[in-house]
Amino acid sequence: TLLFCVKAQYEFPTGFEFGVATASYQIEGAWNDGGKGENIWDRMTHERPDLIEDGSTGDDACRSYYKTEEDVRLLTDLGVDFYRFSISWSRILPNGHANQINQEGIDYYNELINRLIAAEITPFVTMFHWDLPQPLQEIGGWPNPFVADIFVDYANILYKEFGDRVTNWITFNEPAVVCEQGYSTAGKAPAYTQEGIGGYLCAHTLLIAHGKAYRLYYRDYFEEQRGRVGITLDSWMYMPEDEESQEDQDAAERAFQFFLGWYANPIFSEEGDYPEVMKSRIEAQSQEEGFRSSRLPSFTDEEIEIIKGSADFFGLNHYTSEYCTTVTGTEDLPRPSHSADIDAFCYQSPDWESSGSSWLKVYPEGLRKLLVWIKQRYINPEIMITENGFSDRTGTLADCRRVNYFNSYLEQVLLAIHEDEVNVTRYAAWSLMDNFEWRQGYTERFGIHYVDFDDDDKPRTPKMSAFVFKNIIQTGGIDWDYTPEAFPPCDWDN
Ligand SMILES: O=S(=O)(O)CCCN1CCN(CCO[C@@H]2O[C@H](CO)[C@@H](O)[C@H](O)[C@H]2O)CC1
Repeated sequence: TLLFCVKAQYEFPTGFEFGVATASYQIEGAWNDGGKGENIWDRMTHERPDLIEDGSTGDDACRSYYKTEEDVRLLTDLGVDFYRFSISWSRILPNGHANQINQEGIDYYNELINRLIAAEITPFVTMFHWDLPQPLQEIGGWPNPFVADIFVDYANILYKEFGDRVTNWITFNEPAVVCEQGYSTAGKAPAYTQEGIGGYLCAHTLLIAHGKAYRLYYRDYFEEQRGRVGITLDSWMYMPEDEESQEDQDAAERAFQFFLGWYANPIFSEEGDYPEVMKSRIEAQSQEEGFRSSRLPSFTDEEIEIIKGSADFFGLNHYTSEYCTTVTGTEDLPRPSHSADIDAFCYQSPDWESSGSSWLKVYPEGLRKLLVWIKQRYINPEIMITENGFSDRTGTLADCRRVNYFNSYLEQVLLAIHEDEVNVTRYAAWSLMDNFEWRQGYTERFGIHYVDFDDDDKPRTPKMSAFVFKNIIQTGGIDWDYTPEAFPPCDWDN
C-alpha cells in the first residue's frame, strides 16, 4: 500500500492564547476630546505633515474612543482570548505629571476594560506605545533621566485605577524604535537626529523607568492584585550571510546585541547590564571620535539590580528578518551613529515576498529561528508574541497574502513549540483593524478588519483574514484549505 506521509499537523497546546493588538494613537482619534492633553504625535503630525506619507494625522484615526461597544463586538466575533491595547498617557495625565488626573480618561479605559471582562476577553495593557505627553518632551523627553520617575508616577496611577481588573501589564512597546527612531534617526516622533547619542540616552532612562515600574508593582500592588508585568521588544531575525563565515556570524551577533540585546540583556540575561559588545565598541568609537567619555551611559550597580529580572514575560514583536555581513569600511556610515557602532551591513533577500511596507519582507522561518535564539540566549523566558502581521496598500477584503503570512508564521510558531520546546504561550496578530501607521499614515493597512477612512463613521469590515484567524482560534490549528464563506478560495500554488 502506498503510505501517505502527511506532515505531522501540529496543534497549539491547550491553554495557548490568541489575541489581537492595537495602540492608542493609532486607533482612538478624539485627539483633543475628553480632557486629553497633547502628545508628541499630535504635535508632530500637526506641525510636520511633510513627515507623514499622506500628510494625515491620528486626530480621528478609527474613532475607537467613541466605539468601545463596537470594537469589543469585533473581538467577541473573532473569539479572541485577549486584547492587547495601549493607554494614552495624555488621556490619563494631560500634562504628563500625576498632579492632574483626567477622570474622563480613566472612565474611557474603565468602560473598555469592563466590556472586555464582561465578554471574557483578558485585557493586556501596554502603558506606553510611543505617545509621550508633549510637556514631557519639552523638558527633554526620554533623554532626560527625570522622566523615569515621572513615568513611574504614571504607572502607579494605572496600577491603582485598573489593577483590580488588569493583571497583564506591558510597560513599553518597542523601546528600540522609541529611542533609535525617535531621538537618533527621525523615523518616529519627536524626530530628532542626535545620531549615536539621543537613542542611547533615551534607552538609559527608559530601562530605569521600566525597572522601577516593575519594582513598584511588586512592592505595592502584587500582594493584592497578583498580576504580571512585562515588556515588549521588537526584533528581526539577524542571520549571517554566509553561515560558515566567522565575520558574518559576528556581524549578525552585533546586530542582535545592538538592537535586541540593548534592552533584553539588562532585563533577561543572568548578568544584566548592557551587552559587553555594546559597551566595548561604543567606548572605542567614542574615543576615536574625540568624546571625553563613552556615548553609552553606564548603570550604577543598584540600577543593574533594579533592571535585572524586571519582567515576568518576554513580549516579542516580530515581522521580518535580515542577512548580515561586515561593512566594507565604515567610512561611509555617519559618525557618531548606532549603525557605525554596530558596523554590520544587513539586508533582506530579494527572493522574499514584499508587502505594503518597505521594510516588511516575508520570511516565516525567521520567527522560529528568533524564538530559538531568545530561548538559548536568555533564561528560557515565557515568550508572548505581542505583534505579528502583514501590510498591504490595496485594502482588499480577500486578503490571501495576509492569510498566507499568518498561516506561514504560525506554522513556525508550532515548530518552535513542538520541536524546539520554546516556551511560547500567546500570539497577538497586528492588527485588529487598519489604523494610523505612523509616518506612513493610512497608506499601509495591517488590519484584519478593513476601515473606510473616507467615511466619518470609520466603519469596520472583516477581511478574509479575520475569518481565517477566527478558525485558527476555534480549531487550534492551521488549515490551508479553509475558505470562509462569501470569499473565493486563495490560489496557494502561485
Ligand atoms: O523610518 S521609516 O518610518 O521611514 C520606516 C521604518 C518603519 N518602522 C520599522 C520598524 N517597525 C517596527 C514595528 O512596529 C510595530 O509594528 C506595527 C507595524 O509597523 C506598528 O503599527 C506598531 O505600532 C509597532 O508596534 C515600525 C516601522
